[in-house]
Amino acid sequence: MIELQLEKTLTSPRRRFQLQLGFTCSDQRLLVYGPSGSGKSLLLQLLGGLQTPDSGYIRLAGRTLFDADHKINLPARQRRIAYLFQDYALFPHLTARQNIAFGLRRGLLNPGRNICSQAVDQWLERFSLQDAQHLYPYQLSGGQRQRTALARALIMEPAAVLLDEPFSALDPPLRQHMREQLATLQSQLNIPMIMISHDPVDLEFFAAAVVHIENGQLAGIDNGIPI
Ligand SMILES: Nc1ncnc2c1ncn2[C@@H]1O[C@H](COP(=O)(O)OP(=O)(O)OP(=O)(O)O)[C@@H](O)[C@H]1O
Repeated sequence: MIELQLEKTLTSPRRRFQLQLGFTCSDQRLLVYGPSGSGKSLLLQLLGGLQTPDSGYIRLAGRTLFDADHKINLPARQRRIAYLFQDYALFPHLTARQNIAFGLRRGLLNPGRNICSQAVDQWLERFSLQDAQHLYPYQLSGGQRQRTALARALIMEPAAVLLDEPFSALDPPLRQHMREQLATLQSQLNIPMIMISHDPVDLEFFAAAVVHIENGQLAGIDNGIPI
């Protein structure tokens, strides 16, 4: 499912950070685990095409996203990778319905409040958001906000989903419910999901494979092979 070997150095006047990783893993559910500042978000940004590695290659779900030697670097939008941020990054001036429809957007205009779309209706139903569809993000509960963000990410039929601590803002009962929903969804969609988490329950519940990163280096891997 994923095979990569990468190097990326970040430098600022007071700090230099080097990420140097190589592993392969054939599971569809990969958890990236490690202390704060170890390079987990940077890894996701490199996978999503928001940052470019200095060297190496990334192959994900049968496609080469990046290969320095062969001068391949697919732009972020061609990677078709959905990214669910920690804070969900919903647009505050758009309703839940418009936020979800945004995932389908082709042109420059934002979707209208009453945009007609079968796909949007299906995702609203799937995530029980019909009653909340005309509310703005500040009027939504934490769970509704997360489901809206997830629907916006999935409506574009991504080739893979990256999740950065997706449950950290939720209270424990909702967290468990969303874990179950996400696991079911992953099985139904059958696309790779790569999740950052600090929570040992996620390790147990969600992950098939685990990559442990410390200080930019691979510190351990379960159900995968270091390269
Ligand atoms: N421009 C930069 N110059 C030097 N170092 C940087 C720069 N930007 C980020 N870093 C360092 O890169 C490292 C990796 O950051 P990253 O956000 O990937 O960590 P993380 O493991 O996701 O942390 P957290 O769990 O706290 O979100 C951090 O130690 C950070 O200090």
